[in-house]
Amino acid sequence: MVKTLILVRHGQSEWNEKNLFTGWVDVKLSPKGIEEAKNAGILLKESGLKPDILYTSRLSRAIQTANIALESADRLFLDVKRSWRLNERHYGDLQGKDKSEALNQFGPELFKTYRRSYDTPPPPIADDNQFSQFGDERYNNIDPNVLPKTESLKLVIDRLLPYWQDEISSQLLNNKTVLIVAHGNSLRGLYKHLTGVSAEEISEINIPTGIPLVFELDDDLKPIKDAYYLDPEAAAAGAAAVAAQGQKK
Ligand SMILES: O=C(O)[C@@H](CO)OP(=O)(O)O
Repeated sequence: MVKTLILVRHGQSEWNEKNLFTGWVDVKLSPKGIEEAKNAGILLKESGLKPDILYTSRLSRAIQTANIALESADRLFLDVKRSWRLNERHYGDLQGKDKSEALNQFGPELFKTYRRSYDTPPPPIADDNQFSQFGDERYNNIDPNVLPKTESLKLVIDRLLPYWQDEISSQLLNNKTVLIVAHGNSLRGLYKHLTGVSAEEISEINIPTGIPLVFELDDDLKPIKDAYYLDPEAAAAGAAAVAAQGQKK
């Protein structure tokens, strides 16, 4: 039996709108992001896909998106599980920095390396940086030694996979339709794991906000065909806009 996995990147956040590196900083959705989240739910409903269980990160923008989308899809009753392992990539010392200023400061090559290389993390964030998550109560029950202070995409995949394997996979193997509402880079990490694309290929893949991406998986949780967006045209435009971030102004 085909297993269905639906990935949704949260709607536009206040910091996406301001063109700031966000990572683990807990910003809210912008008004446009709220509309995108509603639209994600409408797309889901129109597609006839019926998620049985919801997973989100611990960050408000993903939780808000999931709540709004499930309301417009008329599926607020779902069971929900949340994990820091689905959080956005920790952006280290770049958190809170303007992407255009960073592009000017680092130059295009290092800027892209920090944003999209597979295994080069930005410099770590200091505990006393105003955008550090040091002491954030939402991570109180997690061993401080495993909480990141910066991450590459590879490190994101390393912390995401235990949750995928121990928790999410078993729902899919029980033929539950799974909805994950998370972040651009945590979803890129999962995409790389599921599709097996190379480190080079994943650096060119950007996930747009608020458009459901559907995987159909076999019994080994391998895709039986290419994943597809429920609104492909909007997804292509959204992905191009993400790729171009930093170049604006
Ligand atoms: O700032 C961030 O946390 C991410 C996602 O918004 O940005 P980028 O697309 O540059 O990895």
